[in-house]
Amino acid sequence: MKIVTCSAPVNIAVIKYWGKRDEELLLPINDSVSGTLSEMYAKTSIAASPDFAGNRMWLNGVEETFDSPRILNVLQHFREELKKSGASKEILSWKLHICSENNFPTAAGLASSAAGYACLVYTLATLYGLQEKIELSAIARVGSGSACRSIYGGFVQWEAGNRADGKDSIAVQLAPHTHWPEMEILILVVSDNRKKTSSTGGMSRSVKTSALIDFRAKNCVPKRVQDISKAIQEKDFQTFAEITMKDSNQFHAICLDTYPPCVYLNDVSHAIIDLIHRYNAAAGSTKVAYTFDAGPNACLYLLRQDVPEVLNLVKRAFPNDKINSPEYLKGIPVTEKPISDDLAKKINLEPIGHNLLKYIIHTKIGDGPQILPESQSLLNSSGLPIKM
Ligand SMILES: Nc1ncnc2c1ncn2[C@@H]1O[C@H](COP(=O)(O)OP(=O)(O)OP(=O)(O)O)[C@@H](O)[C@H]1O
Ligand SMILES: C[C@@](O)(CCOP(=O)(O)OP(=O)(O)O)CC(=O)O
Repeated sequence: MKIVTCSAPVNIAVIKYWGKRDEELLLPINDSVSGTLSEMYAKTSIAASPDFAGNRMWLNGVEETFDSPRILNVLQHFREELKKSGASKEILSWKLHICSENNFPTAAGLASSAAGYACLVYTLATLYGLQEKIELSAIARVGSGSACRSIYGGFVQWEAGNRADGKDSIAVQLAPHTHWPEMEILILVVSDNRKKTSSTGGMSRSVKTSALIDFRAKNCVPKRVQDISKAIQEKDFQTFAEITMKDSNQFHAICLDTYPPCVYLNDVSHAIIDLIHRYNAAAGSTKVAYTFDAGPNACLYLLRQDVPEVLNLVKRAFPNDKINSPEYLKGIPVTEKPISDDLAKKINLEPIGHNLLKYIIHTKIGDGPQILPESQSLLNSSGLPIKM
């Protein structure tokens, strides 16, 4: 029996992927760009053995059925690559035990599927020694589109491609995580419940019913991708932030243009958007960018030097009973800097409401997937989960 354990990070798009041209191969209608996050990741152990009776899978400590179409999709694409690499029939017949856990809430709009499928593919490739030999991002993509971007660290572009077989729909790294080390992220978790409309279902409905979605894909995204790539290369935060916010707003406009509409933002999300605009205006430059995926949680991109003040801003706007407890502010420790009275006045800073945020995660741009030592395995020497 062979066991391998790897981790793969979450990524948060600044130019959103929304809409497929092929639902089987998960081919998108537009390019997208994301930042890979540090500290938030999926960890997966895979054991392969000729002695296992069947394939089994555990996610966050609970056994799941192995026949989820997305998992089967990934395994089928992976096996095709394995066959092409000349693997023996015997190796191809080995059964798998897959055990995975996320160190953040699953299916809450925090891109768990992206980290999860990237980790599955990276761990499989490591187990079979195929890492350098195959296009990992194209296999991660058939698990969940956004997963292809989690194959790399730093800033990543998913090129939509135009081939029908999807061979050119892959992720490429725009810059490694060391390129812009000052870039940090605050995630304001408004809700970590399962969302009502999945990204898959929502984007399928948008493609069928939104009159705006095609306009965005053809006329807005190409220039935005070009401009934000340049802003990343030049570490031009103003441009990066403006494009990020505009693209998030446009994506949610398309969600509302979908029929019936997909409503992912709530009143708290809108209050966050308003607060960030008031802060940027009062500060005299764009210091913070917000972006929202298919859920109400805000992901704020900002530079390290501004984190202490923005944290104070968020805490004053959203007072919370748990505000000083370690489970309220998770991640990299940060010392707050009080907002001056003058700035508070300009922002018109008043508490928006009590206990509206569940917690805050502080992180930064991070590296791509990693191979972990045996001591970190989630499976024991019999190939069964250590924690049940
Ligand atoms: N570590 C993992 N390994 C394998 N599959 C995972 C893992 N984590 C999540 N998934 C799969 O992804 C599903 C959640 O995906 P979903 O798109 O609903 O939520 P999300 O990824 O948190 O949100 P979003 O994609 O909108 O950001 C889970 O139900 C599971 O099938
Ligand atoms: C709003 C998004 O987060 C949508 C992500 O959609 P998924 O990648 O979860 O969808 P499927 O390909 O159907 O699995 C934007 C983004 O990450 O680019």
